[in-house]
Amino acid sequence: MTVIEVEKLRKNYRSKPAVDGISLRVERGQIVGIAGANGAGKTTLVECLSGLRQRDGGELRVLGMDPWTERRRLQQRIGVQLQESALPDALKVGEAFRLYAALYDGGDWRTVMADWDLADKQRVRFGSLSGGWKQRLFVALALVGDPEIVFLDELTTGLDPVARRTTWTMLRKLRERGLTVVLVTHFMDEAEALCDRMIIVGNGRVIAAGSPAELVAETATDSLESAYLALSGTDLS
Ligand SMILES: Nc1ncnc2c1ncn2[C@@H]1O[C@H](COP(=O)(O)OP(=O)(O)OP(=O)(O)O)[C@@H](O)[C@H]1O
Repeated sequence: MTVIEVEKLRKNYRSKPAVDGISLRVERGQIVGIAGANGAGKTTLVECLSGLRQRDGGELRVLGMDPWTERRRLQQRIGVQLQESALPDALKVGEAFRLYAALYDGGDWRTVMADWDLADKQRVRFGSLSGGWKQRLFVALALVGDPEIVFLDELTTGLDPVARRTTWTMLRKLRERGLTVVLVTHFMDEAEALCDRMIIVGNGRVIAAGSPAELVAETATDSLESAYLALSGTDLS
């Protein structure tokens, strides 16, 4: 089942295109990675998909809905990872979960909190968490409403190696339950380990799309990182 359909999406900032005609499809239960250089348009794409930004052109359907005009209804069925500075420093971890649960109709926040090892930190204030724990909290909060699709922007930035692997394992389990994950990442080892499909963007357009193995084969390289560098035209010699 197709859960995300994008056809010639365009988004400009002051007449300069950030997304310049992107088309893609995402099937249910996949982890799809979006990679590309800084400023390539990844965050803007995800913001349009999750109803946070209005597009300037093209067609967009997420779970059959228009993410902008039907964003209230859509937001009950998707999760979006917050960016740093999105929560007040004085807010306690447990309060953040309750706040999020209140935004969704229901949502088993206690289970999510325990799954992500945050139960012991319920009384800790957001501002006192280390960068890695903040990141873990943001991922967990995105899952509170039991979403069908979750959008994660730089999932494991700042996590220690063990927390990174734990996060990967958790996401694989969620995929087994049918969750669809859209993951913006700069880490090709993460993409190779997790993603069913990769979409590589450059200057607001899709440069390449396919499974990590397909991209490696297409470029006759031996790793996704090398494939990415070849596809994005980087000459390191
Ligand atoms: N709010 C904004 N106002 C004006 N220009 C913006 C805005 N947000 C992004 N841009 C510009 O749009 C382009 C795409 O930015 P975007 O943040 O989507 O890229 P990105 O691929 O997510 O980059 P990064 O990897 O650095 O996070 C860039 O040229 C950026 O400078």
